[in-house]
Amino acid sequence: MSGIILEKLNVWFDTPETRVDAVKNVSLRVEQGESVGLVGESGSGKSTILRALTGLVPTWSGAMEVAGEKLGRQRSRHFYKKVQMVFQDPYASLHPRHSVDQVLSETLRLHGFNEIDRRISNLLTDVGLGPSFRFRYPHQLSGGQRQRVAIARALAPEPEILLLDEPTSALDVSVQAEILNLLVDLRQEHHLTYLMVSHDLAVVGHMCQQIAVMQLGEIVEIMPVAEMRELKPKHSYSRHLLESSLGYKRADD
Ligand SMILES: Nc1ncnc2c1ncn2[C@@H]1O[C@H](COP(=O)(O)OP(=O)(O)OP(=O)(O)O)[C@@H](O)[C@H]1O
Repeated sequence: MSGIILEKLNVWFDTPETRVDAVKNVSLRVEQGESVGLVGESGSGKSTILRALTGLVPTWSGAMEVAGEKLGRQRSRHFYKKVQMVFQDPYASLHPRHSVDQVLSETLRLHGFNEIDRRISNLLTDVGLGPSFRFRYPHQLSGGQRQRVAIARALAPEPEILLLDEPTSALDVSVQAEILNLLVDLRQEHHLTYLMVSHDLAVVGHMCQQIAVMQLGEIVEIMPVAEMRELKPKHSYSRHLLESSLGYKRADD
């Protein structure tokens, strides 16, 4: 299995005052080629799971396996090629003084690729920008275009897995759907596996096959998106999330 397996994952933060148990006993499988959405209210532990996967949190227990590799304290070079992350805010994730060319060529060189020109041109085409954007700087791009560059950078190492942390929530509503559609197309074309954090059930419904609902650090329900669409969540908190997103309460509840 070369997707993602989490077994009884606990993540905690020791602060001077107290210990915060951010993720509690979470088990989750994302099969290769599948797209799973993690939803839940602010502070429920969604981003902490992505950060634990990428090795950004030292204090965890349980087991994590990604792209066929059991994860320890350190992440291997292989891991950073196979697993890439797309962040919420393309303004913060691109260096303001690095052109699109620099961003992509540095990533490609770091991962040992040659034929840099051809690869940059293909990456820009893949994300719907085209070669004319190659020598632009972030301030010469719209928010949606910047996020396309960030996605091109994530695709550059030819990863198997993308970890997506609210990839459209910083964008204008008008461009959110374009970026979501791009991510849907790229998953098919590049046979990618997605684990995506989102506040927005509509976004997860569009992008994902499975949805994992988090509350206070725990996964309280994992269901196929089709069940969510048919308003069939079993856990009361999942129903609450769904009802708030739909803006109504079912008469038979
Ligand atoms: N570095 C840290 N030190 C201490 N506590 C932390 C740290 N990072 C996160 N937390 C706490 O861990 C819990 C989970 O946070 P996390 O960011 O994973 O939630 P989230 O579900 O992604 O929220 P949001 O949707 O607002 O991003 C929160 O209580 C948060 O305050």
